[in-house]
Amino acid sequence: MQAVNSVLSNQPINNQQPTINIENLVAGYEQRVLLRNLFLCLPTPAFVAIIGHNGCGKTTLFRALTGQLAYHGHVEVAGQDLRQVRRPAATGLLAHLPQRSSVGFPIEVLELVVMGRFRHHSFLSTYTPHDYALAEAALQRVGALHLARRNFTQLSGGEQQLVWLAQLALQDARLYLLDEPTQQLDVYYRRRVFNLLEEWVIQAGKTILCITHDLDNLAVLPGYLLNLSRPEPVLQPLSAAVVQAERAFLESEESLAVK
Ligand SMILES: Nc1ncnc2c1ncn2[C@@H]1O[C@H](COP(=O)(O)OP(=O)(O)OP(=O)(O)O)[C@@H](O)[C@H]1O
Repeated sequence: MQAVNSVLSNQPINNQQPTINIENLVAGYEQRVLLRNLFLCLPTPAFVAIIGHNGCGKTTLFRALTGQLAYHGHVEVAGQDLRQVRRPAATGLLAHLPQRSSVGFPIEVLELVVMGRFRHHSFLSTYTPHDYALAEAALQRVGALHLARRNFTQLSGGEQQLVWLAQLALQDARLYLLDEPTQQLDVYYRRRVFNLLEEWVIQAGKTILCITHDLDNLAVLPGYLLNLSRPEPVLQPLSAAVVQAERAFLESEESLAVK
């Protein structure tokens, strides 16, 4: 079974410099190519929901963009060739929320969140009261300020997810790669997180690529949808009709036959 994805939206959505420009990306594992001839050009700001069946290559795309997986083709973030940037997160080009991340030692939530300010500090300098105030504000915005003094390792999966999002907000990156940011959240926090992402785009001018299976929350968001299970996926403006059509496609036997 070979997965082939071809994203053909290769023009900027408007005239601004693209935050991310992907040209002819090919990536996969050994004999299995999952992303083929992928073109994607996004301005600042933009929100793109990336959907598709389990195993269609969504996380693989993020692995390529974060330097964890070799790829063919060309990727620029904010005009810089991603291959030439040694540590894109350290320079503020991109911030990545993986599907799973754990911390192997006890740490207070506020201490973990304030680390999102790492770019503003040298290795040995300590965080300032201003940094901690920003960390508290970030926790407040995700609805998790009540967790500030808790041991992160003892939180539930959903609580940990909110804490990571607060830390990510402090990173203030150009491009956010979020891999299923709401997967462990209840209905209230799912809605709240999508509202927050909308704020990041509209108020803070960020560009977000967000992998999600949470189709119910997408219809009301301004942005775009990319279905990587389509034989030739293209960016489509988010709307109730588009979400309904893509859901119907993913629920069909036909969509499984494509891969
Ligand atoms: N290191 C690897 N070597 C070989 N195959 C791999 C490797 N990592 C992932 N895969 C396979 O590549 C396919 C795509 O994986 P990927 O994690 O990109 O899927 P996904 O679209 O993000 O799925 P999900 O919605 O389940 O998270 C899967 O079939 C997976 O088993």
